[in-house]
Amino acid sequence: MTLTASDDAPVPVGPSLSMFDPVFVGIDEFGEPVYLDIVYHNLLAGGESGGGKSGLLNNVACTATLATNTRMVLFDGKLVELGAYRDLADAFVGYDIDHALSVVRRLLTVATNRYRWLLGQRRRKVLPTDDLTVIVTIIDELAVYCTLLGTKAQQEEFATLIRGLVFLGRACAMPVVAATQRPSWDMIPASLRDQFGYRAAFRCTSRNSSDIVLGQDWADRGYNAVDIAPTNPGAVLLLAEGGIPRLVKTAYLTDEQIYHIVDYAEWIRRPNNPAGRDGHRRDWDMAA
Ligand SMILES: Nc1ncnc2c1ncn2[C@@H]1O[C@H](COP(=O)(O)OP(=O)(O)OP(=O)(O)O)[C@@H](O)[C@H]1O
Repeated sequence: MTLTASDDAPVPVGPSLSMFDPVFVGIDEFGEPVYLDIVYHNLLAGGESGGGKSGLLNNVACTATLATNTRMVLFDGKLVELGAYRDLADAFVGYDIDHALSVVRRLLTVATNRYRWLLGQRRRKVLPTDDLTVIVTIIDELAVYCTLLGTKAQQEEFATLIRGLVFLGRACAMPVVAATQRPSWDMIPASLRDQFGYRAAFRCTSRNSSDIVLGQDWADRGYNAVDIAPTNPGAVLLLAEGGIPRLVKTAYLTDEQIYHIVDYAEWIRRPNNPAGRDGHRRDWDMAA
């Protein structure tokens, strides 16, 4: 992850990386690199435990940490899945439904502020040239907040608010990346699933679960995540809207590599870094 400067000294790429750049996530079955345009799409990952969902989320999170025009809002009921990034995040939500609800409400306020701003600009979406930060929301295990924590009313409110964020986020540079081990219709109705421009089905225990992630009938057409071998973690059927699923092996970062990247990201995001923008901002109530 380095490029070479004119004096032959290696120069880290971090400070010039943008979240609007393609995000590398792995290679397909023909050995071709696979990149995602996360900002305008949202990403849903589903599949059984150990299938490799966290690996995919880490690819996005590591890119987000290195892209200094990017802020992260993280939901992790287990704390340790996304915990490496907590000091770089604007908000880090653990096993706490009240905190989760207040953070999603704030995100929706920011999203609606951005749409008001877009209206004033006579435009429909945020562009890389707008100098607005990308705010990436990453949720590792939707089910924790939609079915496990809090009262039924709180779970339903969380699900409704997240649906709103997924719906609004695409055009205002506030994408949502969410993972679940328990794809079910009550948690991921088709109306929500279809707002995710990218859907990633890791190994599933039933063809119904595979279809819930990818979309109705893909299993009948031969794209069934049940067929992914349990001995092949990180293999995923990846669907981009309007396309057909691609078999991809996601890139995998070890914990040690993740912490190296995070340490480096802390360094490039330090205040007044002359090499990059100060992406380490906490005042995220504002629209920008
Ligand atoms: N792309 C990959 N290449 C090689 N091994 C991988 C890959 N992705 C995941 N693994 C292996 O599979 C294990 C489980 O992966 P991961 O934690 O990402 O699964 P998960 O679907 O997030 O599970 P859970 O739902 O329980 O959190 C990893 O610890 C790693 O050993």
